Amino acid sequence: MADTQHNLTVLISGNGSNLQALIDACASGALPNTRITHVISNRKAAYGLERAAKASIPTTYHNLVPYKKSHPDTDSARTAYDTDLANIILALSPRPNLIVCAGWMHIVTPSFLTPIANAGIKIINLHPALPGEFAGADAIGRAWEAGQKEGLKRTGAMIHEVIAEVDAGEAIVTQEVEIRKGESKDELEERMHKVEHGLIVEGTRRALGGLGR
Ligand SMILES: Nc1nc2c(c(=O)[nH]1)N[C@@H](CNc1ccc(C(=O)N[C@@H](CCC(=O)O)C(=O)O)cc1)CN2
Ligand SMILES: O=CNCC(=O)N[C@@H]1O[C@H](COP(=O)(O)O)[C@@H](O)[C@H]1O
Repeated sequence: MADTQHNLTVLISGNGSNLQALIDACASGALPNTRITHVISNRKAAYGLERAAKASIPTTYHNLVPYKKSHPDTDSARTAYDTDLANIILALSPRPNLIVCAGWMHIVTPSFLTPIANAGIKIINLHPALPGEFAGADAIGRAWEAGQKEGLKRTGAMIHEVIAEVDAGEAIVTQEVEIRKGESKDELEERMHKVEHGLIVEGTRRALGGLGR
């Protein structure tokens, strides 16, 4: 059977080390028949935009500020922003089979989720905590705190489906990460990132539903 080509759109907000892991996995064949066809950032200064450019991947900068300026309230600004984000992705040719949130620090609403779901495109997210734990921003920092103050022994990371409720979608793959007594937050963060870089490739592989043979 002819191998089907998998097209990814990756959403980022920052450094893009997880984007880089995906770029490298596509290049090395770890993700066969898979390419990142577009990268979208909501932060202009995101280094991940440079990583994409270096890999000749088209990028789009899509920021919420102009919407806040041209709308009477935050809700209508976010609705318009999310609607346009969906339209940007749906206008891509080829369209993605999968959208990967890799450090995408914007909570998407049904204005984005519904048109994307209707187009049959799945969305996954990398969350640096285990299912049901530390949902939201700064999960690593909160886990480190719990390790130092409450003796939490482990945290972890997961790739999960993106639904309206934040970081509550079904887990696709998880990996535990031990918390070492007395370690600095940076040390935990470093170990977490290494786990993430493997998990984001494995989670993408599984979300693509077993790659073209
Ligand atoms: N629907 C929905 N949207 C999502 C996720 C989800 O599973 N569901 N997973 C996301 C990653 N997780 C988060 C969780 C919380 C925040 C967060 O708290 N953001 C603040 C602002 C943060 C910032 O702008 O720096 C906000 O109000 O948007 C951002 C990403 C991406 N967006
Ligand atoms: O899901 C919850 N919030 C999202 C979140 O906190 N994502 C985290 O942002 C980092 C991105 O790193 P980069 O890939 O830019 O180097 C990475 O640690 C992700 O786990």
